[in-house]
Amino acid sequence: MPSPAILVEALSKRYRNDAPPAVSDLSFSMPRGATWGLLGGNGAGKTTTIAMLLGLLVPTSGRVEALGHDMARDRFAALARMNFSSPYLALPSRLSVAENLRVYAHLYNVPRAEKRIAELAEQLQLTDLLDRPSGQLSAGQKTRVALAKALVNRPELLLLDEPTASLDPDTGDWVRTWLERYRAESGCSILLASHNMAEVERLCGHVLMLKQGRAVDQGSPAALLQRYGRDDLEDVFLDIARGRRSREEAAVLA
Ligand SMILES: Nc1ncnc2c1ncn2[C@@H]1O[C@H](COP(=O)(O)OP(=O)(O)OP(=O)(O)O)[C@@H](O)[C@H]1O
Repeated sequence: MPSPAILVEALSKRYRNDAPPAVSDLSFSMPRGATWGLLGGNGAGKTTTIAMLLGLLVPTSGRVEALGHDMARDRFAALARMNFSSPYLALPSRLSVAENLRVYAHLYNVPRAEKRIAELAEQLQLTDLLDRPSGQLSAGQKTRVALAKALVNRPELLLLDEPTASLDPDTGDWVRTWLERYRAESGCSILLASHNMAEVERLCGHVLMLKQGRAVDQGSPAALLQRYGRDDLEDVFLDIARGRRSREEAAVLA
């Protein structure tokens, strides 16, 4: 059995001693080839979790393994095989799209970088934008560039923080369709944080619900719908966010 794509054990992060932890005692094991959704309201701890998975933030306690590498000891071996996109990552605005992608290709030591960039540009409809300064792109165009950056090293594990935030429905759908195809072709594992329930229902086989830094429920979208007696994942999200019980819990307490 290969090691999981992500293994998280009792992970916690406390930014300040006088505030509650941003992430608290989080444990999960995401298998290779899976797509999981990280859901939770604003401030639930999704970005903090992703930053710890990438080794950008040092956990207060607990441990993370990515693709079998312990992030505390063997971070660079893991990072070479993974990548991410985040709305918080702004590419240098005066560099052209091609220049930005070349910087990342160089950082990841991508062989035949120009060929890889041309290939991604074609797949993500960026060819006409390669010479444009990155700062002059629309939100939809920036998202496609961010995806090209995230895929430049052909990652086996992809972490996506709100990959379709601020996109119009048509562009959002295009990105989701593209991600589905990429996943099928590459077999890569994906963890995505999103506020878009339809997106999570469509892309994710398993959902981890975070609330105040803790995993409060998890399961496939279908299992969660059934557990909360709902037709729509958005209602499940609201039930959890507002502290309503699942049908099973309610039955036990009745
Ligand atoms: N650098 C920081 N210093 C102190 N507190 C922080 C820092 N970054 C995040 N926090 C706090 O940690 C908690 C979790 O924040 P985080 O950004 O991980 O949540 P999130 O689920 O990604 O939220 P959103 O959906 O709004 O992006 C919040 O209470 C936030 O205020």
